[in-house]
Parts: sequence; C-alpha cells; structure tokens
Amino acid sequence: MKTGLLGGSFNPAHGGHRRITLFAMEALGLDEAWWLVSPGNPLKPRKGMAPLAARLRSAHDQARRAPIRPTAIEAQIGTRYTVDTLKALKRRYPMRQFVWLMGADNLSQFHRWRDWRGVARTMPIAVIARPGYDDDAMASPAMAWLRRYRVPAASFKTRGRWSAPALVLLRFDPDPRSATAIRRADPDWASRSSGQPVRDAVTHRLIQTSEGT
Ligand SMILES: Nc1ncnc2c1ncn2[C@@H]1O[C@H](COP(=O)(O)OP(=O)(O)OP(=O)(O)O)[C@@H](O)[C@H]1O
Ligand SMILES: O=C(O)c1ccc[n+]([C@@H]2O[C@H](COP(=O)([O-])O)[C@@H](O)[C@H]2O)c1
Repeated sequence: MKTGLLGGSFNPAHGGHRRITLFAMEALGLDEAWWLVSPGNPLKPRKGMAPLAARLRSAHDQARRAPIRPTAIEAQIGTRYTVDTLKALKRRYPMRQFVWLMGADNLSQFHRWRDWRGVARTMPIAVIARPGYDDDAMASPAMAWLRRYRVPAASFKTRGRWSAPALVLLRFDPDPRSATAIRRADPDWASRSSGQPVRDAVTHRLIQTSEGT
C-alpha cells in the first residue's frame, strides 16, 4: 500500500487540504492518504488552537467519500515531532510505503524542525506548491540540502520500491485556501463543532492489531 501522510494542525481542515491530497495521490500513484491531525505543532503557539477533537471532526468532514483517513495517531502514540512519528509508523507498518506530504510553506520552515534531515532519511517527501510561499521554499536552507535528491513525479510514480531521501516537487493549479483565512472569517468555528466523537479508523486498527501490511 502506497500511503501519503499529510500532517497538520487542521485548525480547521478545509477544501485545500482535500484538493492537494487528491492531486498528490494521483500524481504519485498513492492508494490512500492519512491525515495526521497534530496534538500541537511544536512551532505554533497553543493560543488559538482548537481542541484536537474539533480539528479531527473537521478533518472527517473534509475527507468524506475520499480515500483519505483522518487520524489522531500522534496523540495516540505520544509523539509530537514528525521525526518520531514517522519512525514509529514505519515500525508499525513495515509493509507500507509512506511518503510525507507538505505544502511549500512548511518547506520554507523545514530547517527549524527537529532532526529534519532525519525526517528526509525516513521516507520520501513530496512538496506541494502554495501561493505566496514557493520562492521562499526554493531558497530555504533545507532546500539547499534536499535539492540533490530531487526526483521527477512521473518517475517516482512508476518506481516499485521507494528510497529516501527523495524529494518530489508537485505543482498543480495553486490553491489559495488556508485555515488562517477561515479562522479570520469565522473565529468561533470550533465552538459550533459538536456531535458524536469521530471514530479514528487508523488509530483504532493500530490499537487492535499490528497491521502487518
Ligand atoms: N492551499 C494549500 N496549498 C498547499 N498546501 C497546503 C494548503 N493548505 C494547507 N496546506 C498544507 O497542508 C498541511 C496542513 O496545513 P495546515 O493544517 O497548517 O493548514 P493551513 O491552511 O496551512 O493552516 P494555517 O493557515 O493555520 O497555517 C501543511 O503541510 C500545509 O502546508
Ligand atoms: O517535528 C517538528 O519539529 C515539526 C515542526 C513544525 C511542524 N511539524 C509538523 O508539520 C505538520 C504541518 O503543521 P502545520 O501546523 O503547518 O499544519 C504537522 O504534522 C506538524 O506536526 C513538525
């Protein structure tokens, strides 16, 4: 199973997340994508961050009828830094091939992440162009190191077994949507988010069994 991992605050999830995920799945030939709804981005302030349950619920709303599984795996396994999460997922799902997905805004900050080279050595990375961030991303300190590992999307898609580091740059019709704009227009979105707790499909299976696929 080729699986894309999109980590994020999802504060809240929006149509841009869904659209870039579906585009990336098509471009990279992925079977499914998991959205890792973060317990708290280590570089973002806690202030203004809606509860995890509300953010996860918004992710379920946006992922409807798509091969996208919103999860709270990091809260479940107790990781917060991406390098720890990705290593844990590779251990738990040894037969899966994972690729880390992120927008260009995150590439421009990537050198500030804990052991970012370790992230890149754990699995391939695909970066999705984002309006307003692409120039900074291309000029970023992480890109200076990562660019030697660049692989065209078309050849990545046809590779049987992936290796890392590998960097794929994806450029689609750019999507200007952002959670910041949504919060600005609707600061109380989370307080109206209610209902049954969502079932976290991947976490559920992770607790039940060791998947082995
Ligand atoms: N419109 C978009 N185009 C490309 N990538 C995006 C887009 N929106 C979100 N992403 C990417 O999706 C992941 C999760 O994003 P996140 O949940 O932080 O949403 P956001 O819209 O960037 O939020 P905020 O505005 O609060 O920073 C990140 O890797 C981010 O770069
Ligand atoms: O590991 C780190 O040091 C690190 C620093 C900043 C962000 N991240 C991860 O990057 C992903 C995107 O975060 P965000 O808030 O931009 O949606 C999310 O999975 C975060 O946990 C990870």
